[in-house]
Amino acid sequence: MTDIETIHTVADLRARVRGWRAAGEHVALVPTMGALHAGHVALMEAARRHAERIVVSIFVNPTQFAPTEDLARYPRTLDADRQKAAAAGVAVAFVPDVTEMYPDGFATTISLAGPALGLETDFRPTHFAGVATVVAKLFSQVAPDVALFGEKDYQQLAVVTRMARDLDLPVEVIGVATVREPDGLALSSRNVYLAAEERRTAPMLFRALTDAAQAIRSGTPVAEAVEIAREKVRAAGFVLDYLDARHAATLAPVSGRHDGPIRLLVAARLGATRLIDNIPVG
Ligand SMILES: Nc1ncnc2c1ncn2[C@@H]1O[C@H](COP(=O)(O)OP(=O)(O)OP(=O)(O)O)[C@@H](O)[C@H]1O
Ligand SMILES: CC(C)(CO)[C@@H](O)C(=O)[O-]
Ligand code: BAL
Repeated sequence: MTDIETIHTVADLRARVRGWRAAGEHVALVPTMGALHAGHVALMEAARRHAERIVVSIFVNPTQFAPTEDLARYPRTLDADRQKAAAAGVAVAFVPDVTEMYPDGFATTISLAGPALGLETDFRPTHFAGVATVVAKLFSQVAPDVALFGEKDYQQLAVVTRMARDLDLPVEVIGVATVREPDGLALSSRNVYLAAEERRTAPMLFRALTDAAQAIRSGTPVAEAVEIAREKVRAAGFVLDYLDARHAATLAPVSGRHDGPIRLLVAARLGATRLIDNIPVG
């Protein structure tokens, strides 16, 4: 069995990274919540192109879940995760417990605007404050040269990129293209929640986005293409949170297709499972 060093404390992690630095090595961070799949492995493979040493963090971060969300049942598969990370050439799995990340008296949260406004925030109002705070902590704990995030969570990637720039964090944030199942469904740890019939419906989300992008490229007004896609998603049996067209870089609303690069983003629920996806129009 391939194995990997697993570190549980910030002090041990810093000591290990110090050793790498002393040897002149570069360090990449891949933050995850575990239940690793081929999407995560793509982040690790991209990381290998930037650094000799890769740290994968595996931490189901409670502060980004609302009390009504799936923190308790979020899939936890640490042994399999460690094997997948080892096979992908990762040096260290950083697996802190909740008290290591949030010691007694923890009282600091990052406040966000810009790309954090709207979309996910309309439905998960405290989510990105939790994400940004834990990611800022991970950046400080690992002090990586680069950190890799999936485009699957496109708004998260935009929020973290903005935060690193705004706070002058000395790390390059790199986005990695979404890895999909053959039928188009974006890989996600939460896909395991889907019942068989829901799994057959799930790729409709990607299809609705793809059709809308094609329509916009062919001259259909953005608002009309978006409305048709919303109807398709609802007709397939989803409860739609949002499906919208935004500026690809800032995530500000767009008024027309000549506004610059556009990203289509969707979040919708199938039974108890909430799925997100996004694609570029251009
Ligand atoms: N299909 C994918 N392709 C590329 N990157 C992905 C994919 N799925 C997740 N990632 C990225 O992996 C990192 C860790 O994500 P996370 O551990 O939350 O996995 P997830 O599959 O997105 O789970 P969830 O179902 O909770 O959204 C994030 O940067 C995320 O964008
Ligand atoms: C970036 C992250 C690991 C922070 O907890 C999480 O939001 C995720 O898995 O995308
Ligand atoms: N991949 C994003 C983590 C979350 O939904 O909480």
